[in-house]
Formats: sequence, C-alpha cells, structure tokens
Amino acid sequence: MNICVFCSAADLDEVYTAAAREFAELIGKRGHALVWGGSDVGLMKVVADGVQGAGGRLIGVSVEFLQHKARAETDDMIIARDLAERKALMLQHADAVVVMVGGTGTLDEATDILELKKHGMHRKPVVVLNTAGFYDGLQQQMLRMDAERFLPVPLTDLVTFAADAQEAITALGG
Ligand SMILES: C/C(=C\CNc1ncnc2c1ncn2[C@@H]1O[C@H](COP(=O)(O)O)[C@@H](O)[C@H]1O)CO
Repeated sequence: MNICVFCSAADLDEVYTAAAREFAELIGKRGHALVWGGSDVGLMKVVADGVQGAGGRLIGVSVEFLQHKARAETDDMIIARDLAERKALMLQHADAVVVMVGGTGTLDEATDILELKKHGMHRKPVVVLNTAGFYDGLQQQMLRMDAERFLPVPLTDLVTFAADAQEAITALGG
C-alpha cells in the first residue's frame, strides 16, 4: 500500500514523536510506501526517517513555495504548483490516508480528503491517529454532526479514529 500521512511540520514533544515513529516503522517493516508532504522538518521528518530507516519507500509531494524544505533522499519527489494541486496529487498516489497530530495545514488536508470521500469521489480508508487524545475534540464534533444528521453518510463510513499505531495499521488492513 501507499500510505499518505498528513502531519505537523513543527518540532513536537516526545509523546507525539514516539507515536509517529512507531507508525512510520510499521509502514516500512510491512513493505508499504509513505506518501507525504516531502518536507524534512518537524514531525514530517520524524515520519520520513522512520519509514526509510525501516526499509520503506518515500514518495514526497512538495509544493513550489516549500521546495527549499524538501528532503534530498527520497524514492520520488513531485513538486505541485500550489496546495490544492498538492492535496489532489497526494490523494492520487495514496491507497489510504492517515492523519496524525498537526495544526491548520493538517486539518485542511484532513477535511479536504473527508469532503471528497463524503461526495463519493474516492473510497480510500481514512484513519485519524488520535495520539494522547489530541483529536478527542474533533471526534466529538464529528459524532455530533453524525447524530444531528449533518452528514449524508454514516461517520463510520468516512473515518476511523485509532488510539495508537497498532490500531491504526490494523484499521488499514495491515
Ligand atoms: C514553515 C515551516 C515549515 C513548513 N513546511 C512545510 N513543508 C511541507 N508541507 C507543509 C509545511 N507546512 C505545512 N505543510 C503541509 O501541511 C501539513 C502540516 O501543517 P501543520 O499546520 O503543521 O499541521 C503537512 O501535512 C504538509 O502537507 C517551518 O520552517
């Protein structure tokens, strides 16, 4: 599988880096490839290092204005014109999507991918890796959307929340 990971570009505490590294190593050890934003910074670097160190392939999808942050050693590096094209290319190259902890960039990517799924434009599994309950608030908001009929499809058809790396890879079928 090509597993697309959306995650923070910031340098984060060990509780977040440890969980990200664990999931990254599962990607590599199980023979999957990583599709990610291509940058060699923050949690994005932790994930890329973890996958590559465990023998997995790296497919970066950077964007012109962040090209100077792109990782040098990858198996493939695509440069998109803008963020919208980048999200489309990341989805196109992915068989599944995992959302790790992040800020507005990660949230933008996650909601974009979920909106496309809601409209039936793809059927790829989307898993939120809810490290240390970081996304408890988002989960609660989405459960309310579901309960009060804001969503045209059941929430469980759109996204799975996983508490840890093992649960996340299991939700993707391994
Ligand atoms: C501004 C700095 C680094 C920014 N570098 C990025 N490189 C590549 N992709 C990025 C970067 N920043 C955001 N993204 C995309 O959004 C997600 C992370 O954003 P967040 O706000 O940190 O959650 C990530 O998945 C990228 O695709 C520091 O010099």
